[in-house]
Amino acid sequence: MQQSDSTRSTETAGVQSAQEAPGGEIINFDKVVKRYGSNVVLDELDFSVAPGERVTLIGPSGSGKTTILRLLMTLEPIDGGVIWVNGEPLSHMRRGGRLVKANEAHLRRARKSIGMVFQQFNLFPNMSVRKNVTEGPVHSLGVAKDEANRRAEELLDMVGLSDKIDAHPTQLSGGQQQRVAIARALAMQPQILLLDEVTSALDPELVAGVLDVLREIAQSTDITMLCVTHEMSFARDVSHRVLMFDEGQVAEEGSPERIFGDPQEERTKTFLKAVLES
Ligand SMILES: Nc1ncnc2c1ncn2[C@@H]1O[C@H](COP(=O)(O)OP(=O)(O)OP(=O)(O)O)[C@@H](O)[C@H]1O
Repeated sequence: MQQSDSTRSTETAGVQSAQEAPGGEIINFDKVVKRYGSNVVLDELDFSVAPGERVTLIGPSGSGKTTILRLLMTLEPIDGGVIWVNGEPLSHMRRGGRLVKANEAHLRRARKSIGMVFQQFNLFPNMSVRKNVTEGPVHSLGVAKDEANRRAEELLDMVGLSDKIDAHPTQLSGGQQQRVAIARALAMQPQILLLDEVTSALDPELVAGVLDVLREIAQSTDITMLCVTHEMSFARDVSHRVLMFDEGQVAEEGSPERIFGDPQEERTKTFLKAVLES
């Protein structure tokens, strides 16, 4: 494994001492532990994602899928191990009841490189669709207003909402709001897009439109995607790899064809059967 500059700075991150950064991976979970009280949600979890790879996380309710995305967004501290993003250690960590903060520069870079779309669209209700999409680039990335506007128009065209650019979120359906949320995440030009059950709050007739937009993004960009979904046909269409989680660890992983067509683990079979029957 190659030694990178970021390895030398792990000491200052306060998270982990002398440890090699993983090479060639955009995301790496290295023996990550996450607990809520006595509930061990992630149990020395190891997995990594290559640049441009699209990975779907499946598994029973409570197996820790959303927690993984929340940790990548640095919304929570971890209790052990290291999360690496682009070769830099990311996470805040609890150690002996003390919160050891990760290096601020690493966090800023990681936050810039990661976009997330949530189950609930979380749009700014008082801003127009256009403003929702331009706000982040203008204020966080320092993009000129004209350029941010041009890009917003392009992205809203891509998600099929050019005609709603001056509407407010309350005037949109849930599916339309979710498509704005996708455009907003992409406007920040992330390298990594995290998708957390983005269709589960939608009426069934609105699901296909959102999934079609995501299929298009998967086909037309090389963005790295980490996706939690119960939409198995979508997972089959867009993923390079499927990870089946159970009890805080990867129970099984493989290509969508293999996991859905020929699962090996009993718990994967049970989970897929339950999903198909629901
Ligand atoms: N803020 C929190 N405080 C306490 N426990 C939490 C918190 N967030 C999550 N948990 C617990 O962590 C475990 C994993 O939750 P998580 O939401 O990551 O699971 P999941 O696999 O995404 O489930 P689902 O498919 O139902 O969304 C669950 O037992 C949950 O109750």
